[in-house]
Amino acid sequence: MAEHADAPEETPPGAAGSPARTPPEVDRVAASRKAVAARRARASLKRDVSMRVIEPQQLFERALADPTSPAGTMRVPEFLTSLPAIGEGKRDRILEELSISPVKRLGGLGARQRAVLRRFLDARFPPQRARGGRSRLVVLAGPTAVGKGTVAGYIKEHHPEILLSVSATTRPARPGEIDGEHYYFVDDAEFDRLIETDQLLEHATVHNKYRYGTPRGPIEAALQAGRTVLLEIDLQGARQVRAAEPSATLVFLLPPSWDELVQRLVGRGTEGAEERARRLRTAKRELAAQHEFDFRVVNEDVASAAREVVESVQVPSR
Ligand SMILES: Nc1nc2c(ncn2[C@@H]2O[C@H](COP(=O)(O)OP(=O)(O)O)[C@@H](O)[C@H]2O)c(=O)[nH]1
Ligand SMILES: Nc1ncnc2c1ncn2[C@@H]1O[C@H](COP(=O)(O)OP(=O)(O)O)[C@@H](O)[C@H]1O
Repeated sequence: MAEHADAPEETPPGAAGSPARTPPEVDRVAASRKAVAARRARASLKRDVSMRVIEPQQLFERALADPTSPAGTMRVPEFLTSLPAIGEGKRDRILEELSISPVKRLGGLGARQRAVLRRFLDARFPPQRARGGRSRLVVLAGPTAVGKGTVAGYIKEHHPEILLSVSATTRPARPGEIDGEHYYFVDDAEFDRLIETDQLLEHATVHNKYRYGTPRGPIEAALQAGRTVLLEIDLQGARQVRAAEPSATLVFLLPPSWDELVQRLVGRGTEGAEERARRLRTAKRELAAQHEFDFRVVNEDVASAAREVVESVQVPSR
């Protein structure tokens, strides 16, 4: 093929004057690989938006910052159908309302179209606001394997002034886990007693299996002494804490991408395929609840995520 590249008879009709050259085979292979990679990157970004790992506005800003990026080369209709609760019918109505042609790519929108799309996104997906009057009781929640335990462990090591609450659980101890340090390992009867005597601030059955609960005493004592208290608990627990202590600061930990979350779950190697699939279904539901939280922290890098969690109590409400 390559030897014909310059042959004039290969010039397609209509390519007036431009000596259309068929690119050498290697270039075409490279180009098609690049196109496949770009499609994959766009698919992965769309997954992030539909799973709510990133906000639609974030994808849009990335597109504007770099029109040649996966976000920038995404067509507007593709973007719209990746948004939560927008199907093809709604997509077409929105395009018409915003007067944006379906062939447009996000990175190629004109100033007016950018402005109307941004207004549409802000109205439909209002940016999150931290509530005022929040206390030093910090709840850290987030989907399975996002790194809650890792970030909480980092905070425990680097911030001895912060109390990391130790939960009670009916789950058996894993090798290396110490009673009273990682959890208070109790049986069902003891867990019932803790509930009946009102010793738990919240409690829940997690992953349909074992019961977990937050002992109330140590938290109240630490808060009274002016310390920050960190609870690393699941979504049901976070909701109960908010109901019991509305001033609690709620932080939702996010993965950098959905693909990375799956990688972390697989990489941790503590669950089989069936359990992993079940946890990922739960993760999708949990991600959909992130607007109930005051802050979203992306766990890209453990130290930075830990810093953001620690600083959340100091952030004034907006
Ligand atoms: N509601 C509630 N959830 C908890 C509590 N302690 C731990 N959890 C959650 O229970 C889940 C399972 O924890 P664990 O048994 O350590 O397993 P792993 O985190 O999946 O390795 C995690 O999502 C924790 O956030 C608690 O006191 N209350
Ligand atoms: N920022 C990070 N970057 C890369 N891997 C991480 C990060 N944070 C945690 N991990 C890894 O991800 C896996 C899940 O973390 P873990 O703390 O057990 O999650 P969770 O407590 O939310 O279920 C672990 O293998 C952990 O080492």
